[in-house]
Amino acid sequence: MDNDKSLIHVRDCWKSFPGKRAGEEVHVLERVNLDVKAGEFVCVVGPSGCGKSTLLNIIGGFLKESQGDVQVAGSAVNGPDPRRIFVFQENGVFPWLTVEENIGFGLMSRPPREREERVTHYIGMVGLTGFEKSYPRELSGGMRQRVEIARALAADAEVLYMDEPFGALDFITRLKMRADLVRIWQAEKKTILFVTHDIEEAVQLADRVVVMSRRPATVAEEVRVELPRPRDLDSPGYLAARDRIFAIMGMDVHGGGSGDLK
Ligand SMILES: Nc1ncnc2c1ncn2[C@@H]1O[C@H](COP(=O)(O)OP(=O)(O)OP(=O)(O)O)[C@@H](O)[C@H]1O
Repeated sequence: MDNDKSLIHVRDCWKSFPGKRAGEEVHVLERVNLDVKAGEFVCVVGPSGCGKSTLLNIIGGFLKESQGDVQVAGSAVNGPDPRRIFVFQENGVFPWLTVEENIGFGLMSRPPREREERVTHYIGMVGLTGFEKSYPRELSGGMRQRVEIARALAADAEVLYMDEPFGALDFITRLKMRADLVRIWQAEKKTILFVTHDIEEAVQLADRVVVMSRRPATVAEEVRVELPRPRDLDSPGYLAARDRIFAIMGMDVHGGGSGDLK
């Protein structure tokens, strides 16, 4: 994929952190290359601690690369940008605001009528109609994640950076959230860069799965998942993609792997 067509463009990205001892460095990323096209859904998987979040934070502008070229929409990343929103595992919603106030938070500069319409639209899209006046503490974990997703969508973010957004949810809620996210992504055509340690989640969601190596991490391989959505988790194509990623990670799924790399 060439730079002209990619919204996110990472070339030869290196990242080190200072180690515990003076002069020591912890090498986390080594020559990482990644391109994501507008509208693509890309998942990044890799062993625990390999540097997935570090890479996402560099692309999102929260960390600076040690070396390399990191661009989004044709410009070097120099800090966080309100057009590109993070959705984390932990609740990022404001506990003192209601659902509708949380979702409308980034829309204060818009005329009240438009703000109201957008909030109502996205509350409906994430299935929270009837909970407009509820506070986060009155909602389940899955519902709070829906509020966060709706907030990002209402603010018209062009890119969603998602770091294990469903990691804290129970299994059934996670499955439901994945299905909902795919439906929302198909309706909204946003670009999504999604970090997970769960290979099955990645294959269920992504157009392309970027598999990272152990630390210092680089991109070991990319696996394109060309399967119709919603995906049939028993289909030969799904199982083949999943097993391919396990093999790249040096794991044998038939020898008892769980799909979870932690
Ligand atoms: N600010 C920092 N200072 C020093 N080391 C750091 C810092 N941030 C991350 N690291 C180290 O960088 C490595 C990669 O961390 P990162 O959180 O990016 O990995 P990850 O692949 O997202 O992990 P996980 O799958 O467990 O969430 C880890 O060894 C971590 O300890």
